[in-house]
Amino acid sequence: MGLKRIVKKSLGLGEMGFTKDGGNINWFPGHMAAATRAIKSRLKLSDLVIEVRDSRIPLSSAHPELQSQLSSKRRILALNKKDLANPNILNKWVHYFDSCNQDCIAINGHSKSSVQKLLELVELKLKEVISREPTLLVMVVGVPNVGKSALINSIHQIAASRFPVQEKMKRARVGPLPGVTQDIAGFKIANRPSIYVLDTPGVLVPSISDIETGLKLALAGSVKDSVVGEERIVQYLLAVLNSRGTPLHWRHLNNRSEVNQFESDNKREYNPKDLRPQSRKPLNVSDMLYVEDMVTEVQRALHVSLSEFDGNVEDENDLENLIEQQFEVLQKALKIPHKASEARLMVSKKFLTLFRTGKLGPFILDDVPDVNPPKP
Ligand SMILES: Nc1nc2c(ncn2[C@@H]2O[C@H](COP(=O)(O)OP(=O)(O)OP(=O)(O)O)[C@@H](O)[C@H]2O)c(=O)[nH]1
Repeated sequence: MGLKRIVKKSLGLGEMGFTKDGGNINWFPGHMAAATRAIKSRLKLSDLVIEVRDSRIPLSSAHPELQSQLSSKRRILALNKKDLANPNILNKWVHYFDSCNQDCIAINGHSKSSVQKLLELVELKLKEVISREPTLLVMVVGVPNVGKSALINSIHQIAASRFPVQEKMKRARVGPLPGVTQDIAGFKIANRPSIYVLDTPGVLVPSISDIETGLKLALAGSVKDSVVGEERIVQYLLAVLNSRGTPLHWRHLNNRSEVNQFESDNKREYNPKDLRPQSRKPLNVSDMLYVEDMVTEVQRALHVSLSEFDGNVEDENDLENLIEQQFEVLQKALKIPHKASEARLMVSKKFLTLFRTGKLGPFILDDVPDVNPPKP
């Protein structure tokens, strides 16, 4: 299929994948090897593991090297950032993991009610050991930027309201950049039995042979943008969107009067929280309208470029040409001055932000595996 080929071609990677010390992409920071060893040894002591994954990439955000150790433990998969994922497909993913006998729950790490449901599941799974052990250890693991610290903070707040916690509460650091948590920190969340929750740094594997998995991780923010390059990530994102025909669903935004109608229809349901950037600073009304207008322009530009395109998106050269055209229309839609020397980079950064904050709509990039594949 064209997608995989264009990915390799446009990234100039040939047959190479993401490797620790090779070629164009060096993405395995030194501290991760030591952190991975520390996590592996502490995993042996844990009574339960919450493996946090990104709901938009439920498979690609698994840490392959830890899987064999994790599958032998009491484990709950927490598919975080569910607010950014397509709910119907996310349901299918949860059913898929259920069918593999893997406890799984979709959550929003910033929402206490959502994290509360996860804690109920944790307690249920720990029931059999609670009566035997004076101290229980719950470990939170996952690749960078999936929201481990945000989840820990929510767990901490819930615990503080439920149990008389003696220790001074510490908050985990939460950041929009991968690799923020660099050491393993423990929090006591309950007494009798004492339950400790251990946050861990996000770690990746030294090499990923599948280039698409690497790009999905970059798109979700688990690999630093500067490592892969924003333009490459956006080329991949546009390749995915075009191959799926997603911009064709933005048809209702095709002309300005419909746009206005669409905007006014939607304004009533407008929730300022939806427009918070990753720093979670609230936007004022004029900022919100500016972002809303920009999203509409972007969606309209991509809709027009794909619907007027007379090539074949399955063909790598055609798809590459389409993406080149789309960089130009996006520059206009994103109001980036024509002569800006760094225009392409600015287009990429803004477009990525719209995607990552969910403004372009909810997405799930991994396909749900077929649980009952047809017999050969
Ligand atoms: N939309 C959305 N954003 C979230 C959610 N949970 C976390 N985030 C955001 O994702 C980013 C990364 O969150 P962190 O909690 O720092 O992620 P982490 O897994 O601890 O990251 P590392 O320290 O790199 O391992 C931050 O900008 C969070 O605000 C969620 O459920 N929904």
